[in-house]
Amino acid sequence: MGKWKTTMPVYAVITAAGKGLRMGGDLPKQFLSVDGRSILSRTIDCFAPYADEIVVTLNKEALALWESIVSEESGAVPTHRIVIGGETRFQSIKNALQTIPDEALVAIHDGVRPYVAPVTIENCLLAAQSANAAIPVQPVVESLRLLEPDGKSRAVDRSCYVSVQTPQCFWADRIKKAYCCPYRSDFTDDASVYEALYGVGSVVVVEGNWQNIKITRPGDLLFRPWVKDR
Ligand SMILES: Nc1ccn([C@@H]2O[C@H](COP(=O)(O)OP(=O)(O)OP(=O)(O)O)[C@@H](O)[C@H]2O)c(=O)n1
Ligand SMILES: C[C@](O)(CO)[C@H](O)COP(=O)(O)O
Repeated sequence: MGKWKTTMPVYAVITAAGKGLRMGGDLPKQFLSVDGRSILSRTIDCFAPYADEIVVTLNKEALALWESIVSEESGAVPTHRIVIGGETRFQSIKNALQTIPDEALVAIHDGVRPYVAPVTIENCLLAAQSANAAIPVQPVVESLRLLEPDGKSRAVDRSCYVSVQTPQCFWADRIKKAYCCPYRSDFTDDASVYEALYGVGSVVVVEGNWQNIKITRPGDLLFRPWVKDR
């Protein structure tokens, strides 16, 4: 894989201002170590070859902790700028986008997805460059059921659905405009915010990589993408 470059500046927003409630424990999951390196540092590193600037959102309360991790990892964490996040992922991203110029491509990525593949980042940026908005997806690997309001459930055709990952990539001016709308609880990602303004069909999907899990629960910490499939 070569170093990918576009003529427009590329900004990576790595959002890491969450509390990690489903993970539990004393430290928010983005600061936990996997094989000697913090999850957040691993994630930031994935974007260093692509981004002209990396913006990381953090909670105010986590600033000192992150500073100490960066110093412990002595030079391993690529240069980045910190923006204080908000109460929701939506607010954290909004805060970061406000610091980014309009004339740029932006890749918005969860700080807890350290196993994103270079090809996923490249394909999303390329697709966003030509189609305005692109997100990585994977096929659903389990059966799916719809929960009906009357308490019954019914099987649905899983081939009609995909599972959504990050980085979600956009032209900065367009996603910034989308983020001017008021928060809604069904905004579960950046694509849903974008689609609310620009309509269904405004976001293209590209193939993600199955290793690009969102570290969410304790068992996810055992995952090692560098162990080969048997
Ligand atoms: N107010 C928030 C909430 C979440 N995130 C970030 O959004 C990403 C995806 O969110 P999720 O996995 O839900 O993280 P948490 O909100 O930390 O987890 P939980 O819901 O279990 O508390 C994470 O990198 C998280 O740090 C954020 O930047 N600001
Ligand atoms: C943005 C995301 O990672 C795409 O799959 C996901 O929607 C985040 O969800 P969460 O509610 O923050 O766990």
